Amino acid sequence: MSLLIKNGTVVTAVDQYVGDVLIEGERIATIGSSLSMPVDRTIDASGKLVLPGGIDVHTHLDMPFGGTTSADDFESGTIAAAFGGTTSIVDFAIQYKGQTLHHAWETWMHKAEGKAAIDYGFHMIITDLTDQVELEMDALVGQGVTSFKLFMAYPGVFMLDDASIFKALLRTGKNGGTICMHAENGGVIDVLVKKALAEGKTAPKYHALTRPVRAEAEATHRAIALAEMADVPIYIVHLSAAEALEMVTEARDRGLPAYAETCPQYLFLSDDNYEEPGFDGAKYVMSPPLRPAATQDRLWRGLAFNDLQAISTDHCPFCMKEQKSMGHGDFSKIPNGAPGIETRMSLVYDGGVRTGRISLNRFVELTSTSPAKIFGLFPRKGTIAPGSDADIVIFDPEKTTTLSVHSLHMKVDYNPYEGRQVTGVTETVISRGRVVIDNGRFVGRAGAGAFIKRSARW
Ligand SMILES: NC(=O)NCCC(=O)O
Ligand SMILES: [Zn+2]
Ligand SMILES: [Zn+2]
Repeated sequence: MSLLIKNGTVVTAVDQYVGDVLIEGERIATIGSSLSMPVDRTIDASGKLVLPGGIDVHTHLDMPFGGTTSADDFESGTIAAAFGGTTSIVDFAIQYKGQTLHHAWETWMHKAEGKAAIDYGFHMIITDLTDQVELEMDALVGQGVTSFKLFMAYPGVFMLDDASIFKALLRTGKNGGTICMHAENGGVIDVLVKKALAEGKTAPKYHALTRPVRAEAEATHRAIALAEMADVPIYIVHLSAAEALEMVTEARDRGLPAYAETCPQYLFLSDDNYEEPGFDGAKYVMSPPLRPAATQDRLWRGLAFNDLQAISTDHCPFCMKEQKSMGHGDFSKIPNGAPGIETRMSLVYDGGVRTGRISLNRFVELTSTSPAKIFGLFPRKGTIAPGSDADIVIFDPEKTTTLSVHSLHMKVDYNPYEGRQVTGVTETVISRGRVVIDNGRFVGRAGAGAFIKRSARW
């Protein structure tokens, strides 16, 4: 199969030019101008942006959590991702206490196989770090699972103590893996949650009030300090608070390899959303929680000046009707997470590029190139270059759409951005040379996505 994309504005993290992109099989073959050769299909991209496919390095599909399972599986979730201009995801496999990492990996590979419509990889969540598990970390890195998520929150479920965190960090110094950290002080939060419930404070807004910014900032500082002592890089996931960003900035200013992502929900929503009537605040129960609106500018500045290196979604959808409702009368029982896999590219383009907060190149860098580099996918993915996978998004920068649960494809009964108008819409998506979204219509296949073996840091 050969495909020629003509006359589009090709944008990478460093370039912007009008050109033609020739795809042969699964790869980009040539980039030029006025290319004309016999091909199976030609797409006219005049007036459109031709972007590297989005890479979302933080998703939770088919994940058991909080007494239920996230509402999108690998089929519905990856199809929704493709609609939104994302062509690769890195999801999380969970090692439960007493289990091997290998068992967790096989379980999640099985969840994805035959279902994923775009390419996928896995980070491994470690909840039980034994000597044997440390050996398994090395083996997994060799098999392309080159990053590990650790939790400083959720005591009794996911949380690891500092000694285990430090050991895991040291191990990545030997095997070339990367530690991703959920940085919130779980012990403090647990005390605050119990206290609030004892005082009869049960509404969704208390989820946010019991997870103060300082609990995130302290854990972020501690995570970076542990990584510094282990002499390895660290990646802070879903950073939400300006106070946590200060910790990352301070570390980077000292030359430390501290990296962090934020997510659209922290750029476009705020703790005001918890005041929505009735139980609607539950839509925004996620960890870390939404922060005061003034935080948004600080995060955008962090993105513009490279104190934050990636925008991922932390897509973890739960339906209001059957799932979030488990926390009626007790906010601590509301499953944590929100949908976002489909809306990331349009939201960030509209709220970031069109407002002048970030450049078009920086948009590509934050949503594709930089996550690809940090997580061992570059240059196979994350750019438009000869030899790279033909993961390409044809994006209409002038088209406006209204985000709504009624038109989006995530399998969840609400949308946190309901009614928001965005300009900048994914039109056509190519995943390893195959058109999967054709002018807004899904034409791909569940199961066509492949597991991506990622590279270690060396
Ligand atoms: N973020 C969230 O609330 N849910 C997903 C799990 C996690 O990323 O900690
Ligand atoms: Zn987390
Ligand atoms: Zn997450």
